Amino acid sequence: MSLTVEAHHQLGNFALDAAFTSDGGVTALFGRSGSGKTSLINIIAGLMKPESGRVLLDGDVIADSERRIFTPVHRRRFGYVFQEARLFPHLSSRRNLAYGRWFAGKSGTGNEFTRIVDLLGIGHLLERNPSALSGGEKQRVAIGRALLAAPRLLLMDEPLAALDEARKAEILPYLERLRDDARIPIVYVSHSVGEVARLARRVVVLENGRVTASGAAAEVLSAPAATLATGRREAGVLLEGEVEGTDPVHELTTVRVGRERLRIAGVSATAGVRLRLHIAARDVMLATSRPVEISALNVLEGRILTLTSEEDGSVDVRVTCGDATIAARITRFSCDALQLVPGRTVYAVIKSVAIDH
Ligand SMILES: Nc1ncnc2c1ncn2[C@@H]1O[C@H](COP(=O)(O)OP(=O)(O)OP(=O)(O)O)[C@@H](O)[C@H]1O
Repeated sequence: MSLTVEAHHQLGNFALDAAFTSDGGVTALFGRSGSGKTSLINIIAGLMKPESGRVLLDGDVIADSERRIFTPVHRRRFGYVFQEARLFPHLSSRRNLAYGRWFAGKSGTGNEFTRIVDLLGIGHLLERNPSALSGGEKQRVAIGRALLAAPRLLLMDEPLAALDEARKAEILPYLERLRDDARIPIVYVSHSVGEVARLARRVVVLENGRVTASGAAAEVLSAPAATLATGRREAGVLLEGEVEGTDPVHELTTVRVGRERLRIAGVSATAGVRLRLHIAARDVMLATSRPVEISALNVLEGRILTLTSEEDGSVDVRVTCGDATIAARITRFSCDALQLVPGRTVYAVIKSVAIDH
């Protein structure tokens, strides 16, 4: 699969001038409110015609302003899932799903229906109308409807934004299955680091209508420059690791990240499963000698790589621990008091419960 998107478009005072490519999996368009994510996804969908630009999918020219090619929305065969489910309120889930299948013509076979219903765990909801579904359930039906139209590409614009944390947690595993089992390329708009960290293979960061970073998720989200898009609160690093095992008594899972091991809470994953861990810089403490008798379970020895002073009196400290880099945000006061300088040995202290996975 290969997707190429180039778009230039003026919207009032806002100029969108963005380009990216994807080779499958989930590509996240990530950025703050107003950065142009929805505009870009609307251009891919064909809901908006850019002043100039191109959309190519697997060599097919879907749109090309120079060649005056513009495939209308309904002929693109792209699925679109919005923030709110937008189901037909007077139709049962089954009939909402059937609508998607009808769109696909003959390709929506009975087998496909069963497979997608199973994938999204919505078998027990089929006879209910949307008014009798929770937000998360509605969204699963909406995703099913989009999938049954046999899309070549799935466009998801903040599909979880309207849901509370519990519903998000309920639906994320289905999105992971969609990514891994259905193998449909997905362009996923979000401004949540947690979602992007969990789902995306590639991340495209948008700021003021322009792409400021793009590449492998771990690389882009861990770069200090991502802070602008993520906001200070969520800035940190994304690490990839493998589950080694779980201590069932304490419900703690050990994850190996390079040569280091981290213990994290609240994961139900079996040994060998690969996990992404997001560690926010604000959740990491630094010590100049190894702390003892401390409740935090992860103490990693490392060396300071860089120190960057931020405008708000804090310092972003990057520490190399084995082959992982951890970011810590501490006050300038602590930085001075501990006499932190590049090359110095420090201990990064990370609470198990603070690690997002
Ligand atoms: N029709 C329009 N006319 C003028 N400006 C517009 C129009 N549509 C969007 N904009 C502006 O374009 C910018 C990008 O909007 P867009 O909806 O693409 O951002 P976004 O990143 O999806 O934001 P959010 O996360 O809040 O949904 C915003 O500043 C918005 O005000």
